[in-house]
Amino acid sequence: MDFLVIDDEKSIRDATCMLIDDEGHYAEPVINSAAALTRLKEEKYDAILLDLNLGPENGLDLLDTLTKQYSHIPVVMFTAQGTVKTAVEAIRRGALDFLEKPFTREEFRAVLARLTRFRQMSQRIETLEKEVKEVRQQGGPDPLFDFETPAMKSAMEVLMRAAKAPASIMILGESGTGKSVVARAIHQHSHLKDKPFVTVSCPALSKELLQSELFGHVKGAFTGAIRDTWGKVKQAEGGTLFLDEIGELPLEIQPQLLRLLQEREYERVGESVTRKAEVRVIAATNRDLKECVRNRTFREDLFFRLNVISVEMPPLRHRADDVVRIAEHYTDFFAHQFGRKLHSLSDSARARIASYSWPGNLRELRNAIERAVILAGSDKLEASDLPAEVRGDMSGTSISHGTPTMSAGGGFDFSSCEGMTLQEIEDAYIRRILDTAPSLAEAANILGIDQATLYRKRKKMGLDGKAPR
Ligand SMILES: Nc1ncnc2c1ncn2[C@@H]1O[C@H](COP(=O)(O)OP(=O)(O)OP(=O)(O)O)[C@@H](O)[C@H]1O
Repeated sequence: MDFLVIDDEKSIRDATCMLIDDEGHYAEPVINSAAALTRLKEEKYDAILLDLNLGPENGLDLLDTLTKQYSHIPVVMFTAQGTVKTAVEAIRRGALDFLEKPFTREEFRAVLARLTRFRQMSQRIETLEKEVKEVRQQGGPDPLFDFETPAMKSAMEVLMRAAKAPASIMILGESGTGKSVVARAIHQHSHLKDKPFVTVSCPALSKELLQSELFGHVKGAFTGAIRDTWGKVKQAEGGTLFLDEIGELPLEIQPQLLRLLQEREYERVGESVTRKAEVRVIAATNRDLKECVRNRTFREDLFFRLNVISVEMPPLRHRADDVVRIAEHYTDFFAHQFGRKLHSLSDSARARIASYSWPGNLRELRNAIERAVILAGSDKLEASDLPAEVRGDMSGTSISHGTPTMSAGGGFDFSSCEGMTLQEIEDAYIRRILDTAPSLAEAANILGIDQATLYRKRKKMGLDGKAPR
């Protein structure tokens, strides 16, 4: 935890900071209200220790400000002997606890234990709030995990067993095979389920921004760094850090990640203070990481560190035993969402779904079924409701109005764009490229935009409705 210690007496400030340091936490001392409020604007603290008697100032006045402006940070008051009445007043006004000076290490530890419980509760609330928000935003079908395909069954078994251990996990697989969904499932099956689950999308940002996104930075560390910030490592403290598309992690950042994994230590950009962070790392990639190691774009030591448990998510074309069942699951979900009375898939739709190769995997299947449910003309989803490529009709001429597709030669079929706005055409084109490109980098390349722009567009379109990528 990071503490702010507010006391006008140097000896108390120093002794308390040393004690906090000894207990494995970080403490920063300040001498008065003004300094405290300045630091609180710049930094993120987990707890505040505040002296009741701040020289000419009254600690209770500052407490009132803190409980109003920083109600999420617990405050513990230092009180002198014989001021129990005032200490009770402080608790009434919102302090979490008080410590009577001089205090022993044991007394301090008891307060620390209370602060830790408080923090765990706050983190749990934060996690639940995030989950509720995500579920509301996604509004997507619940994931299915009871698969029939043997390769998928054994992948899930390994992952659920590994979820209980603290080791790093590597999830491999093509784009859209469900790596991010499974990473969250691992977290939810682990002992960390009540702790934060934080995603970092490695290709979404430039090297500098990614470094800052991971570790945070201090004011002035680079142009535009106008205030101190904390990174996702701090946000994930005690929980799971999910590094999506780890194969895109720039070489310069790799030693810092290795250090975090090995020593549990990191520094913010532009700062020399070493900080501790306990995070469980799950990484995912659709790249061949061994090949990246051979090409020297990925460090071998980091690869071994991340690859303690590694699982490959099979592509949908190798999941013949599951594809129709997942399609039915999506059909039920979207029928319910769009208020359609659709009961099932016709035999011909099943046959098409089972035989198509699904290069965009589950993401493509989901989009195809969503579209088919909207278009369906009867109480069954027919093969004719499916996109042309799934039906095996690649001419592009029979595509219904408003759904542009790729022509047989792989080009974009503009004949079906009539009546659509420019924005709708752009969205449809991006959707199509994302469904078929093997990676985000490749999709950005085809679209002629950088990955960060594609990332923003994709997010704005709510395309896959998952945790921030
Ligand atoms: N177990 C599942 N059950 C049902 N649908 C799933 C499942 N896993 C993934 N999906 C669907 O597939 C979509 C893609 O999943 P996800 O984003 O996890 O894939 P990914 O492998 O991480 O893709 P990328 O490599 O492009 O990031 C999800 O939005 C979800 O709709």
